[in-house]
Amino acid sequence: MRDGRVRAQAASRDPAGVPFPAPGIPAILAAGVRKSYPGVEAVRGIDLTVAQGETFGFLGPNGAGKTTTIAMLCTLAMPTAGRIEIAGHDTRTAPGRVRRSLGLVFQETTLDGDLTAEENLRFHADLYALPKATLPARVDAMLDLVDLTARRDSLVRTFSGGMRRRLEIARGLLHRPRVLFLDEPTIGLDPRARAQLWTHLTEIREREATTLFLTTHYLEEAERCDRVAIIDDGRIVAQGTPAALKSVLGADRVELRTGDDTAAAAALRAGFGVHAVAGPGGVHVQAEDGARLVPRLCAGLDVPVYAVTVTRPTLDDVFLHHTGHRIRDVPREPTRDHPRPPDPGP
Ligand SMILES: Nc1ncnc2c1ncn2[C@@H]1O[C@H](COP(=O)(O)OP(=O)(O)OP(=O)(O)O)[C@@H](O)[C@H]1O
Repeated sequence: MRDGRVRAQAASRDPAGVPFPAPGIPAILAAGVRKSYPGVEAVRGIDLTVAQGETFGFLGPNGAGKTTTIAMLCTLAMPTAGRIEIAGHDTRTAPGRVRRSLGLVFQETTLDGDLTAEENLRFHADLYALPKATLPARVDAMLDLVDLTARRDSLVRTFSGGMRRRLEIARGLLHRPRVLFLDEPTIGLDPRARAQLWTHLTEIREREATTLFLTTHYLEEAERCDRVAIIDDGRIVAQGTPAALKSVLGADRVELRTGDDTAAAAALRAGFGVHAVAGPGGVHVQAEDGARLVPRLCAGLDVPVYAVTVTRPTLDDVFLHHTGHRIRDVPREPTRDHPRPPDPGP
C-alpha cells in the first residue's frame, strides 16, 4: 500500500481546492474505528479527536495497528466499522476532499530517484493540479523549509536518507494540506538526521500551521508532541499530553532487582499499597517520592534486594502501566519486512 501507484491514487482529482475548516472543527475525528483482516483484528475500536494545529503522536510497538490506522485516516484503507472525518470531511462520503486536505509521508520512500528534488515536487504539483502561477514560489518555499535549496537540481538517488525524508515532507506539504500524516518519519535515520528532521517539523508547525499526526515507537519523539495516544494490540490504552500521561504514575519510578521479583511485587502491593509489577528487568514501582520510599520498601521485604534505581517516569512507564509490558519487549512484526497483501476492503 506504500508504492507509487497508491500515492498517485491518494492524490486528489479535485483541483478546485478545499476551504479551510472553520475554527473548532477537529483536524481529525475518529469514532469507533475498527479494521479486520482475515484472521487479524488490526484495529479494535479507536476514538480520537485532534485539534487544528496540534502535533499528535501515535505511540505503539511494532504490529500495534499504527500504520493500519493511518491508512484508514488517509482513505487508503476502508474501516470495517466506525466513522472518520478529516478537516470536517467524511472519509466515506467525501474521500476526494479528504485527500485534498491531507499530505502523506510514508515509511518507505516514494520519491523518483531519477528525477531531481525540484522535479519530484513539480510532478506532485501536477498530480494535485496546483495552480501554475504560484507554483515556483511554493516550490522555493518548501525547498527552503527543509533546507534543500542548494540541492534542488541534484538527482534524488544521490541523496542521503535524511535528505530524502526531508524532501518527502516538502512534497507532502506542497499542496497546503490541513493535516500532514507521517508514518514513522525518522525510522532508519541516524541520530543527527533525526534531530535535524525534528527541527524542520517544529518549523513547519510555526510556518505552515499544519496539524501533524505522526506514528512512532520512539519515546523521545512522542515526548515532543502536544498530545499522544498510546496504542497496543489495536486499542488506544491512554491519551493526553505527555505530562498528563506521566503524572498519573506519580513522580518517580523505582526499580528493584530482588531474589524473587514476583513475590517482592506482591509483598509491595499488599504491604505498601503501591503499583508494583514484576517484569524482565525486575520489580517496577511507581511512587510520589521514590528516594524517601526506598529504605522503607527494602526494610519491608523478606526477599534479598540486589539493586535499586530511582528515575523519573517516561512514556515507556506509562505504556508499562497500561499494558503490563514495555514497548521494546514486543518482538518486531515479521510482516513488516515483507510486502503485505493488498487491502481486501472493509
Ligand atoms: N493488509 C493486511 N493484511 C493482513 N494483515 C494485516 C494487513 N495490514 C496489517 N495487518 C496486520 O495488522 C496488525 C497491525 O499492523 P500495523 O502495520 O498497522 O501495525 P504497526 O503498529 O504500524 O506496526 P509497525 O510499527 O511495524 O509499522 C499486524 O498484526 C499486521 O500483521
